[in-house]
Amino acid sequence: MTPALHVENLRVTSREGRVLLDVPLLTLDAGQSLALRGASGAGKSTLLHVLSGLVRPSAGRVVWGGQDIAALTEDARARFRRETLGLIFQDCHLFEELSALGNAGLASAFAPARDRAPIRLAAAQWLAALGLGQAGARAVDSFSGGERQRIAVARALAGGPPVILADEPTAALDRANADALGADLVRLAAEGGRMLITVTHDAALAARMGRQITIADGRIVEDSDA
Ligand SMILES: Nc1ncnc2c1ncn2[C@@H]1O[C@H](COP(=O)(O)OP(=O)(O)OP(=O)(O)O)[C@@H](O)[C@H]1O
Repeated sequence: MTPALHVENLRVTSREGRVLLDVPLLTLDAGQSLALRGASGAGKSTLLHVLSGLVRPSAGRVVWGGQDIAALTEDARARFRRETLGLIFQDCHLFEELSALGNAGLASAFAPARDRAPIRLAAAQWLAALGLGQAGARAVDSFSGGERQRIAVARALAGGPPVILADEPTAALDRANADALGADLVRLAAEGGRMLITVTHDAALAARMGRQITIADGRIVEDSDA
């Protein structure tokens, strides 16, 4: 089941009292894809972090599939993240001492015993689908920037999450690699009926999403669905 997203009266305020995010309403259906656009410092990453439960809102609700994640305990929120979200960050956060396959299958380390083998198998399959099928055993520090992003995508998909949240997944890549990875990401999300939300400065990647939202000064100032 892919949970729908419902964000209501969301505010994030810095310790100094500055409003970083002010979103009265944002809803997204299961399986929809959304690009978050906007100038540097607009609040895009902050929104992604709040949606993932990594940052707690100062006010408002972030409801995934009927559950306000701010109301969960820290443990329950961590479980929600593990079971529901695939996270892809700009700098990948790969573990250098692990192989490509070790990184892609990382979710297996935190999963119940019965899910471990399926996750490792899925990790190998996603690596293959992303063109790295022969390279699973190689240490991750030997890969190029584009390949590392692909490993991060395989890792996000390996646990079979219904939702993928990505922060500038193509930022470090040249045009050709950015286009190829963007196309793969959107295709793989659509094939699995997954929701995909990505922060991006890349107009070509944004155009692949079903919906585009622009954020300025912490507020939604443009919405292609409005
Ligand atoms: N914990 C924090 N305390 C104070 N200010 C913060 C905090 N986190 C983020 N900010 C500020 O909030 C604003 C929005 O930051 P955010 O990282 O969300 O922007 P962004 O739109 O993702 O930018 P970029 O495209 O450069 O990544 C910035 O001015 C940033 O300095």
